[in-house]
Amino acid sequence: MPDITPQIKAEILSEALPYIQRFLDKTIVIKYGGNAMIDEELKDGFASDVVLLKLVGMNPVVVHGGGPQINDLLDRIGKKGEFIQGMRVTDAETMDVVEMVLGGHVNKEIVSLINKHGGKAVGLTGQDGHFIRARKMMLKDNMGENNIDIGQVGEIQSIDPSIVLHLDAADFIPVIAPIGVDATGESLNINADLVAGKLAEVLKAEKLILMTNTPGVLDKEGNLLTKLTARRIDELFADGTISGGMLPKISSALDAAKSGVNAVHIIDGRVKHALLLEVLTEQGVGTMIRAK
Ligand SMILES: Nc1ncnc2c1ncn2[C@@H]1O[C@H](COP(=O)(O)OP(=O)(O)O)[C@@H](O)[C@H]1O
Ligand SMILES: CC(=O)N[C@@H](CCC(=O)OP(=O)(O)O)C(=O)O
Repeated sequence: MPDITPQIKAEILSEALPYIQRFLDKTIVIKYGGNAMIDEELKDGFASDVVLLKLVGMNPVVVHGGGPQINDLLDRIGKKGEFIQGMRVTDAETMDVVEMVLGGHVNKEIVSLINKHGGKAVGLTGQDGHFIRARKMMLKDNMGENNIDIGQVGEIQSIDPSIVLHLDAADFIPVIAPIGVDATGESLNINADLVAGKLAEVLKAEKLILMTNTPGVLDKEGNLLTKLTARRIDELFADGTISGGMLPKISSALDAAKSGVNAVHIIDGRVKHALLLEVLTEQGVGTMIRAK
């Protein structure tokens, strides 16, 4: 780190004041993608940033992914992860792995890191109080004609915000794994971006921040697109610029923006303290998604 005088340090701290005032008591939904959980230092920095936001009076709500971590465990049991249109094909055995990795390992790791930094994190899946209700998702083939069955994958029907609101009010930090429950009580695997977007909508969040492993949304030449509107997103979908895991991410970001979430950002979670840069400084990092 370059030498910074105490005076400059004090000025940087003082520049955060307007942001702290603007976001006081506001809900910020943060999606922490599995691809941004690269190393211990980054994960630790993420957890300390979340605690800082809570202590200065905001309500951070964490939704995490864990796609690469699920793939690792599938590899170990000799099973290959398969995705169609950004969604994991989830048979019963894969669903067990998803519950172990998302509901167990990844969720508890984030909870314990936040707690280590002095926050009070509580881990949840949509099974808790049945707060994320879902039904089986069916995809359409390229012609839009035939259904593709991708197994135990959920499409969100409703999210009951009350557990999260109670936790926020009592100064806890909710950490949510993207697992939903259907009408029969069975668990369904849901893409974490979709959970984060819908949660931001039902909580009437001020901000939705999707942390991933690219500088933001890139055009075909690899240039960062700093602002995107619905119309431009349609073009990028149509010409194939957006693919894979970016498909559900952008759809969810756009739905959240259309439903009234003020600021929706896709940012590079591999940058140390990306969250603080996004919330507390003028530094615009990544891509901002707007309805118009
Ligand atoms: N136009 C695009 N700009 C940036 N990334 C894109 C684009 N199209 C597809 N992607 C892919 O989307 C990935 C991010 O989604 P995903 O792998 O699901 O990450 P996460 O685990 O953070 O949700 C990027 O690593 C990149 O490979
Ligand atoms: C249905 C579906 O695809 N579910 C995802 C859930 C985890 C996730 O979304 O993780 P990332 O945010 O790290 O990609 C999966 O099984 O990988």
